[in-house]
Amino acid sequence: MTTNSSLIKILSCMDHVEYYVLVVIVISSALWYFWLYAKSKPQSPPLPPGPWGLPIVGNLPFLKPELHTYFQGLAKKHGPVFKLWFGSKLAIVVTSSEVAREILRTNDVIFANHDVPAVALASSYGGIDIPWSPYGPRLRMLRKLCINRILSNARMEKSVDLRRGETRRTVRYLADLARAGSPVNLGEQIFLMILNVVTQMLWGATVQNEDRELVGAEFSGIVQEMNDLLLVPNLSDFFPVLSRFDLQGLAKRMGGLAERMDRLFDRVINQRLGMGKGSEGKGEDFLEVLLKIKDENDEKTNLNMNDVKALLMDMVLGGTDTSVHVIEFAMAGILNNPEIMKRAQQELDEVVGKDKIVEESHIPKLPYILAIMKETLRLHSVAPLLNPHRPSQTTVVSGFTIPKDSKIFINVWAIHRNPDVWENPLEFDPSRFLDQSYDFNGNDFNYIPFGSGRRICVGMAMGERVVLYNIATLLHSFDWILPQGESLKIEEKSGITLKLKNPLVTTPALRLADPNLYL
Ligand code: HEM
Repeated sequence: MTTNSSLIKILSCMDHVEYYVLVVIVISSALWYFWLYAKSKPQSPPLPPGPWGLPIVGNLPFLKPELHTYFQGLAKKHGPVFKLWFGSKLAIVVTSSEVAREILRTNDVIFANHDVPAVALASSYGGIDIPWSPYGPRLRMLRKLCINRILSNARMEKSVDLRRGETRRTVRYLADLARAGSPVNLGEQIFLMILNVVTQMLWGATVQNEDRELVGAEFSGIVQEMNDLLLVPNLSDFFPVLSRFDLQGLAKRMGGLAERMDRLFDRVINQRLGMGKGSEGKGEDFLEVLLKIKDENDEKTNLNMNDVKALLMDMVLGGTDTSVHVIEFAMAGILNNPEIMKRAQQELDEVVGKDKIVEESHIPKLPYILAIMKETLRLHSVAPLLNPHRPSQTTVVSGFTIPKDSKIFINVWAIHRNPDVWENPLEFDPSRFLDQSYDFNGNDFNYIPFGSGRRICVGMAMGERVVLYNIATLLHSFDWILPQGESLKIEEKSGITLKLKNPLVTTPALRLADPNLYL
């Protein structure tokens, strides 16, 4: 007799009551077994807490444009790690230096990818540049190349003349305004100056005179449009399954701009290739260095022409807005505090003198100007949420589960204003950095304006040099005066980087007696 037929026989002998009892026992045993199994399995920690959202769109309808201040408010209610749903995308916001350390140091490799916006792929030759490349050997090679060979201090020394020329051009223009007693929109002048400094370094020894103005104007127009597009909220980012449809046409528009930029790069590169060896003596621009590296055919570096163009794009997008806004915030802070202007000018007069102009070689001897830059980056972190990171695997941080591929915002802006760490955190007081040994290297997580770890800014050395040299020059050559009876209200506005909300209008006055120092 088979087992089946015996079972049927037993069942058929039972009356209905016995049958139901048996069914209940079997189901209860199964449930009991599953409960024991689930209990024996290690429980994964919960997701971080966070505000309630709506079905499908999550917290999107409640977001405010100034994300860093909005997040700071939410952190007061939900703690130093909380979650939000941007459509189907999970965002995790971190507002404490301890948790930032867990992410950027303890779990650095896991969090070393960036969360790539859909339009960024269209503007970066498919994401082959530094900010959007995934972490791995290729990214390490590109970063090493930039830090050691393109943006290193040694390389910076070779392009001092290219930078000085642009800064002096701005000084001449401001001196004319000073003689006429005319106010100036300082932010606009700083933007033009830094854009010219950066493009000079990119291809200043290649593109000359009138062509330089034309290339510069076209270039800055395209960069501006690209930055604007990056700011448009994009359904493709909130619902990645929809990204292939590009419902708002943003990736297509970005693709069009990238093509225009590509043609501009081709034009400049062809000029460089046509110059041959006779071009020596005009300083060494980045383009020249990159083309040399490409032609080395070293299998470790192995760059093609698109890599060269993507790196040029990184320099201008990473290097312009950041430096401009630091200088502008610094000048605004100084204008509001005449004591700070006086102390900085005293340092400059002692180190440089009133009969010479500031040179980059003076920078290491100007600790107070460095303190002004550090304090500006503390109070107005121009990248207030860093570039959002993305974990490559699910990880537990601070007792919470942080799922793979979530979007991680580190609220550096709020960390830099933590009253438990910074005395009078809302006050602009550079002297706090004379007594404390904070640097930009990302080792103290209470102060990380350039980020930390494997994705720390590659342009730190250049940013520091450009910002310090230009603040020093503006303060050494001129006194800065606000219109009679006016004081500045320093408010911030989010964009690709954090910037000053209202134009910084001020009148320069000549400080140096020798007119030759304004040539
Ligand atoms: C004062 C000026 C600057 C500040 C405050 C600044 C700040 C930052 C920050 C916060 C990041 C993101 C770090 C992260 O993702 O965790 C970053 C990344 C980056 N910066 Fe800067 N930066 C400055 C100047 C520059 C300059 C001058 C360049 C180039 C010429 C540059 C190129 C880059 C690049 C390529 C990245 C991407 C690095 C990567 O993803 O691996 N930056 N910067």
